Formats: sequence, C-alpha cells, structure tokens
Amino acid sequence: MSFVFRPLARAASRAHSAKRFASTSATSAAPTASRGRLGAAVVTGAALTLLAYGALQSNRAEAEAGAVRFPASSGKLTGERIVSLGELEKHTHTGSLWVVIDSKVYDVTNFAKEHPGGSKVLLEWAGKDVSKLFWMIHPGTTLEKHEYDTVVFVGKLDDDAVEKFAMTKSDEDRDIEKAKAALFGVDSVASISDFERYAKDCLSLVAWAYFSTGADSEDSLSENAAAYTRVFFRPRIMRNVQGVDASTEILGYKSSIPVYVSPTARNGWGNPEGEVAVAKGAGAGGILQVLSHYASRSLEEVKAAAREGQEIGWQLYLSPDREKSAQAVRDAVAAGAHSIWITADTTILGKREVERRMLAEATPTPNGKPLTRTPVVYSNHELNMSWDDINWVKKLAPGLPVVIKGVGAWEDVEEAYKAGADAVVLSNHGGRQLNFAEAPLKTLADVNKFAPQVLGQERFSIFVDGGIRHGTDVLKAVCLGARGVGLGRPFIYAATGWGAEGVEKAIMILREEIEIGMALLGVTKLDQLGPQYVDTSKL
Ligand code: HEM
Ligand SMILES: Cc1cc2nc3c(=O)[nH]c(=O)nc-3n(C[C@H](O)[C@H](O)[C@H](O)COP(=O)(O)O)c2cc1C
Repeated sequence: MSFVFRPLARAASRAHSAKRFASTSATSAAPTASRGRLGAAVVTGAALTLLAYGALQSNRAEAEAGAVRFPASSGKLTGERIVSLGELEKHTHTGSLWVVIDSKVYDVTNFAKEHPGGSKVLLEWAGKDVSKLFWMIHPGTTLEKHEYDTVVFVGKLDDDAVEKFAMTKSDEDRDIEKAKAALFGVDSVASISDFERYAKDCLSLVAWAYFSTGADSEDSLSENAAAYTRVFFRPRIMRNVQGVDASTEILGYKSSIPVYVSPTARNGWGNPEGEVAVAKGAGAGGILQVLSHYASRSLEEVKAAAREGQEIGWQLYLSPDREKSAQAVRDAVAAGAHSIWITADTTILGKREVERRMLAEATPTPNGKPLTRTPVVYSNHELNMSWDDINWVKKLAPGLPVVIKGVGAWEDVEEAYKAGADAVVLSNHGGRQLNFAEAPLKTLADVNKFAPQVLGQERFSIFVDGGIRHGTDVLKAVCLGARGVGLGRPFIYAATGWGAEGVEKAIMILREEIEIGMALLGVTKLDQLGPQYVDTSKL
C-alpha cells in the first residue's frame, strides 16, 4: 500500500488555511517536521500528515510525551561508501531495506523487525529519503544515541541523488519556502502576538496543528489569555521613575526580566535549529530556557550553543519505568542542567480535538472504511505520582532546584511547598491538558487569598505560564507574587520565523513593555510591586 500524494496534499493545503480560522487559540502555531538542512523531501505534506497523525496520535501518549531517549551510542554508524540512486533502488524489499536520512544511507533490514514504529513503515519508505518524516517522529538524538546493533550506516548519497531528492518537494514545502522568503526583517515585529501571525504560513499543517491547539473546545486555552484582560492596574503617580530595572533572579539565575522560556516539545518542527536557536536567543536576551523532555535537540546540543554562564533548565516527564526516569535525570545532571522541572499535569494526554479535526480533514478516512476499534494508548507516563517524588528527584539531582510544573489549585501550591519543592509553576499546560482547568492567573489570585504564607518566600518561588503575551501581563503576575512567568508558543513562533534573532527580539519586546509598564505604574524595581497595584475584582 502506498500513500495518496497529490489529492491529499491539496487537501492538506486547504485545511492549512482553514485551520487558521478553526482554532480559537489566543496564540498558536506549530513548527514543521521539516528540517531545512535535510533538504530532500520525497515525502509529501499530506503523507506526512497521515503518518504523523496515525503514529503520533494513536501509537503514543502524546507527541510531546512520547520520545524514547536512547542510551549512550554503540558506535555502529561508521559507513563511508558513496551510494548512487541506482544502488539505493535495489534495496527496497524485506531482504535488503535501505532508507536515507540527511543524505546518509542506512541499512535497516534487520532493524525493521525491532523498530518501535513497526517494520511496515520502513518497507513503505524503503529506498527513499525519509528525512522529513523521520525528524517529525523521532527525537533529535535518535541516530547518535541509538543502542541498536542492527542499524547499519552504509554511506552517503552521491551528489546526483541528493539533488534529485532535493528537487522533489510537496506543494506545502514550496508554500513554506515562499512564506519564509517573504518574511520581513525581525526589527519590524511589533508585538509578541505578531510572531504567531507571521509564523503561521511558515509551518506545515501538522506542525501548526500541534503547536497551536488546545484541549477539547479550547476553553482553557482562550481563558488563559482572557484572564489577563480582566485585571486592571491602579498606577501611582508623582514619583521618581528614573532608572527602571526589570531584572530579577530565577532560581538563582540572574535574569534580565522576570520571564523564562517554558519547555515545549519538538521545536525543530518550526525551525531546523530547534531549541538550539532558542538557546542562542535566550542567551542574548539574558533569560533562562527550560528544555522539554521531548525537545528536538538534546541538552548537550543546547548547552554547547549556550554562551558563557548561560544556564538551561531541564523538564522531566516521569515514566512508570522509574529506572528510565532516574537515568534521564542523571543524564540531565551530567549534561549540566540548571534545574529539574517535573511536569505533573500530563499523566494522561489531553484530547486536542481541534488538532485532530485539522489533520483528519486534511487526510480523511475513506468513506465506507469500517470503524477502527484498536484501543488508543493515552499515556506512557507515570500514573502514580506523589509528593514524595520531589525528594526522589532531589536525591538524583543533588543541589539542583526542583520545580513542580502544572499546578492548578492553591491547595497544591501548599502541598508542593511542604514537600520541599523549590518552586511551582501555576499552569494548565497552555490549555492543552484538562479543558476548563482555570486560568493560572486565577490560581495565583487564590494563592493570595487562601495561602498567602507561601508568597514572598526566600526558598520557594511561584511561576505562572499560559496566555502571557504582553509586558503588562507579566507585571500583573508579578504584582500577585509571581517570581517570574513562562512563555511557550511565542518563542516557538519567534524561532520559526527568525531563529535566534526572533527569540532575542521577543525578549526585547517584553523587556521594553515591562519597563514602560513599571515606569507608568510608578516603580523602578520589581520588588516594589504588590497586589495594591492591581484590581482583581473581575477576575
Ligand atoms: C533508521 C533508524 C531508525 C531508528 C533508530 C528508529 C527508531 C525509532 C524509535 C526509538 C521509535 C520510538 C520513538 C518514540 O517512542 O518516541 C520509533 C518510532 C517510530 N518510527 Fe522509527 N526509527 C528509525 C527509522 C524510521 C523511519 C525511516 C521511519 C519512517 C519512514 C520511522 C517511523 C517511525 C514511526 C511511525 C514510529 C512510531 C512513532 C510513535 O508511535 O509515536 N522510523 N522509531
Ligand atoms: C506545542 C507545545 C508543546 C509543549 N510541550 C511541553 C513539554 O514538552 N513539557 C512541558 O512541561 N510543557 C509543554 N508545553 C506547555 C508549556 O510549557 C507551557 O505550559 C504553555 O505553552 C504555556 O502557554 P503559552 O503557550 O500560552 O505561553 C507545551 C506547550 C505547547 C504549546
């Protein structure tokens, strides 16, 4: 069986534009599986949509929750031969099965039987350049860190073959190339939300659907941002506001503004450099980046791109295989993680219906095909988490701050504090998990009301994320006691359009807006802010 290319590619393209109106996302946009550097793209956008939809939605708990990390390299990938197209075409059957990734030819004949994604898909794409599809599905370290003896690096494609694959592009690839070429200089970006607007056309349908959508009918997603619009300031005047300074410390790390990069999976879908581009921008802008457990780039790669003194936090999804999680934490510590952020709101994957609709409409089930009754696996994460896990991680990462991300009720802020967490993130995962989980700003207001004793503590910080798009949003959270705030989608979109400079520009925009806001509120330092500066009565 092979995938239907053209008609579906057109359907995908239609859905791509349709989607722009479908999501109620207050933010949005999603990166493309495509890595620009991979060049060749025999795989069409529609086929990718179909495969990625099937693979990522059905086989695995979540695209952002499904990547297997490989242990240290077994050093098997050592081939040196130059392979022609003619030779490649001879290896397209179960007896000899080759695929091309990044112009490198791999013999996966024996690996096919043990491939976690099944042998069928490898046979389907035998003899082809699968770079784009491969990088949509697999973590960035898959090839370097693999532990299989059965993946054999045969050699490199010859120039003719590379050129031929490079010329084979889908309509979607061409649209994205055009959109990227049409982007203006990053200096002209005026606001954080503009990054989303401009990034949209630079993203594949799959990527856009993945990044932009939220759970169910996206009520939490829209409420996250809407909550900020119901809080107004009570500015004070006739003060000396020379020398406004928006800098602070986030878990001991000096930060130019009270903002950090929230962990988001698969940044490589938007920009070939992925989280490396984000790291360069975060370094230039002087803020902390927290790397997702399911990042497209490894912590080692990101650290290598970081500047002197720049720190990177690392986010953990707990696995039921505790030894696997323990090893992942040890690896992060060895790679120099600044802090460990345990995400607790993703035991089971939320149902992102808008994403499903977009992808299904792009590659619909043929009429008459019987109902699929294969059970969907919703989670490969630990379902049995407890507050003791904080100490468990602390022992694995001695001396590093441990943060609980995904807190949605003031009572759990207290629990985290008592259990010894160094910080919490009030978050509903950008509206992607439990729909109707309340806006994190509301949870913060509740902390002020019901658990004020945990605010302003030296040993305990409260962070907030979700829907933050302006400096004034940041200041509202700081007024209510947040040490800092995280932004997720905006940094993906900024990197999609403009790479590291986009991320740096996003930080510059926030800094300018925060400084203007502080001066107009009548303060010069963040610690002068407090609940007296905001009216939360309509929250
Ligand atoms: C050549 C070396 C390859 C290696 C070492 C490899 C390794 C893996 C691993 C470790 C997984 C599990 C990943 C996870 O759960 O996140 C996986 C899943 C998968 N792979 Fe591969 N793979 C290779 C090639 C390919 C190719 C060429 C394709 C397609 C053309 C492919 C398609 C898939 C699919 C569809 C899944 C299932 C994803 C899911 O369930 O979420 N793989 N592969
Ligand atoms: C595409 C996408 C992927 C995400 N992946 C992760 C992840 O891997 N780990 C995690 O803890 N949170 C993840 N999040 C949640 C973010 O860290 C953050 O809570 C959320 O994006 C904040 O909302 P915002 O996008 O409105 O700023 C993801 C969010 C998005 C949009």
